[in-house]
Amino acid sequence: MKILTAAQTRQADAATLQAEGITSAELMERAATAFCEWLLNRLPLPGQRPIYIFCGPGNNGGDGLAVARQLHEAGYQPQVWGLPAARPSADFTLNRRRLPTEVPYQEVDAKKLPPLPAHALVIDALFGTGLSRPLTGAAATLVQHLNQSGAAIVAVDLPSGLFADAPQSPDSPVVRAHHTVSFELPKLAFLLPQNAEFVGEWEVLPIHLDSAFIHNTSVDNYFVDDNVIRGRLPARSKFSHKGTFGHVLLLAGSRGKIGASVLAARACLRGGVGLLTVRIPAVGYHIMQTSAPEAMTLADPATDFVTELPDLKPYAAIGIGPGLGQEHATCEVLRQLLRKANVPLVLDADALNLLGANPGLLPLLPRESLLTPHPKEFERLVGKPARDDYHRLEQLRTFAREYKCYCVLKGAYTTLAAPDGTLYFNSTGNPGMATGGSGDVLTGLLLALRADKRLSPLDAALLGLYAHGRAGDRAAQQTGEAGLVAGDLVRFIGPVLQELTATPPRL
Ligand SMILES: NC(=O)C1=CN([C@@H]2O[C@H](COP(=O)(O)OP(=O)(O)OC[C@H]3O[C@@H](n4cnc5c(N)ncnc54)[C@H](O)[C@@H]3O)[C@@H](O)[C@H]2O)[C@@H](O)CC1
Ligand SMILES: Nc1ncnc2c1ncn2[C@@H]1O[C@H](COP(=O)(O)OP(=O)(O)O)[C@@H](O)[C@H]1O
Ligand SMILES: [K+]
Repeated sequence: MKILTAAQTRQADAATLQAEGITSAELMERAATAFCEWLLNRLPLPGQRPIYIFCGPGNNGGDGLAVARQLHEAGYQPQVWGLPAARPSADFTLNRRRLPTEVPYQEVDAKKLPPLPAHALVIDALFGTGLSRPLTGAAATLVQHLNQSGAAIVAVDLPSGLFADAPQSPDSPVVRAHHTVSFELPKLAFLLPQNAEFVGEWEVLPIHLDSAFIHNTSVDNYFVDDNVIRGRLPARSKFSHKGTFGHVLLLAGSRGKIGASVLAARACLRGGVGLLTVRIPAVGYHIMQTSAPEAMTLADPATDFVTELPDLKPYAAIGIGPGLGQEHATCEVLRQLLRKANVPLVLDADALNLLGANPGLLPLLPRESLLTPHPKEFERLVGKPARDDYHRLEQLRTFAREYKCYCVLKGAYTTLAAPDGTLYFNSTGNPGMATGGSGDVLTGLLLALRADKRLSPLDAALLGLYAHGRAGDRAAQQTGEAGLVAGDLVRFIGPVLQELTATPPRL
């Protein structure tokens, strides 16, 4: 799914009006109908919960007025409050006229704001994508009042005060919505940790914006959902053999962190690799042979950490990092690997920390390497903290462009940057995955997929991230989020990959 900017959303509206020959009021009605349908599925019967709708002067306010009319038609008694404005939008004015006289409408007086009982439902239709500056004056006072009320807040399109795709200054007031119900495509603002307290749970409802316009509009950011991924993994041909899926090498583990290499190895095996060889320090030999007997174990001459790079000839892809440690000798192994490797590389954890500590190694990164830092590792990699989440995304884009690599920023909505700077936001996963070792599982899975020659580097990365999160979602259904441990993810990799595999066309 494409993520449009606020400006592109306006263009999509205009293109839809033109393509369908409808008025902007008709499109607004469509949005309001979709919103009401969503809301009516969740509301108690009329009369049980007071509904307050707060409308701004633009089309977001117009949506709010149309919602008020439709709720009234459905038997509810909403009360509507409008922000005083010199020049309301045409569709606001039209919907103001259409509001039945039985629906009370009052102008907001910042000195006498309506008391809001905590059991009320507040619909925030003050500002949407047309927000042009931080809220001040009556709008700011009203937003603070809404936030302090304790009432449940549902925002139309965007929580008022939040920009769709740019940071706002930390002290500018923004509605803290419990739900944000938006239209057609997700907004960048929904995907960033710094906005979570404003956006709450979010939902995107289809309003059938012009698909040709969306198709032809180029964007910097994509949201990766099931529709994007399903069928990307080709089915296995009947005559495939273990060579078809590649022999990979995993360099991982150090004393006390052999578990990381085991988790990555198991995930790699479940990710469908043909053959796996693991290079671990000698201390891990028995552990690995026992816990992942399907993997071949190549013990390092050193007991506690990896000190020698094995011959790279046999391997179709190489992963390095989980539990590796940051010893000097291990850093030299990484340096040699970067120099010699001519197959896809996956770098994680301590391999990234070593890159961060030795920035001279960065120019050695082979093209199309796949790096999987979490935000702290990413900060070490780029050497400076981000001002905010938007800035971090720009750092990610720049990094991927500069080193012609695929770089994954892990977290909720894990973000993949491609070498051309395009960002892909993953939609699966849950907070239960914030547990030691889930990243090691991701590395193993990505390594298996990078070795599969049938997949492009982009498809391998997108598929791996999506499947990893989905395995986490499936695991959490059984264990609960708190009870989830990284090993649980491994069990679901197989079933999830099966679900995402392309099915042959029916006769
Ligand atoms: N494709 C879509 O997503 C659709 C969007 N519609 C709605 O239209 C909205 C966008 O409407 P508009 O472009 O009219 O924009 P808004 O309604 O978000 O706000 C624009 C109005 O607010 C004023 N304003 C902006 N920032 C302000 C500030 N800080 N303080 C005070 N006033 C401020 C502007 O001068 C203008 O009057 C969307 O958010 C959505 O709710 C729907 O009606 C139709 C379809
Ligand atoms: N709140 C969350 N929602 C979705 N996924 C998450 C969340 N927290 C963590 N994850 C996922 O779990 C993994 C954690 O990786 P990482 O931080 O490297 O852990 P570790 O180093 O312990 O293996 C990442 O893939 C990340 O995207
Ligand atoms: K709003």
